[in-house]
Amino acid sequence: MTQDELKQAVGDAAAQYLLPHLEERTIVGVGTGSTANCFIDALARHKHLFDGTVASSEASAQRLREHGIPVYDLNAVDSIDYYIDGADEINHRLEMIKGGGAALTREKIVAAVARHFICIADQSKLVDTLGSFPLPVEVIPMARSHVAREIVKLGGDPVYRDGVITDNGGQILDVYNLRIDAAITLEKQLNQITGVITNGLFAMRPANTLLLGTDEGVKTLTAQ
Ligand SMILES: O=C(CO)[C@H](O)[C@H](O)COP(=O)(O)O
Repeated sequence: MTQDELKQAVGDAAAQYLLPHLEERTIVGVGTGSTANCFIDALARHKHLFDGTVASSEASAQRLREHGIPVYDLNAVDSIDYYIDGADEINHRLEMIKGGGAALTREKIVAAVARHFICIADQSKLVDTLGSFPLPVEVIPMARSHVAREIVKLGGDPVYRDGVITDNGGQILDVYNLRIDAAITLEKQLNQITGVITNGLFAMRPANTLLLGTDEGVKTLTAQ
């Protein structure tokens, strides 16, 4: 199967996974990226079964609205049972690197509210050790150079993602060559640098379930 077919398969599987849990008042958290888009398209077939969604980006909100699915402000919502989103890398503890699509901060916020985080990914995203994919760090624009210097002190090689402005008005540094053997410690260290909005390590809040698209079908994995 192609990578696109695997993404569609996990998008469809996530919608099927949610079906028994969708009720009149259910709010679904929806992530960002090409895999999340496949999920949005699959979820649209069941839009009459639930109340609406909270989206982790303007792009996903627009796609949801084009399907006629309501999108709520997170502040108007009491709770979210399920958050469905992709990842750039995920390990066997279901810790992730996210933010390839620059939506990491809102993704982390929606994930923090959600009771269950279901990651949807094709088999290329599952790794033994996080860090081949450069770690995105969202920064306040005026602090970009300061944050970059501090990241160099931590051993990383930050590269400015030129031209990208996030939905929050932030900028992105993609950090290469970081050793990510203590992911929670690194996630906290990066967030403590003044000027960092957040970073794309999801170790303090890993996924609860991984729906992994493989050539043998969609596998359901939990943290090991
Ligand atoms: O973190 C993200 C966006 O900020 C995405 O989940 C991640 O980049 C994966 O994207 P795709 O499904 O297109 O491979």
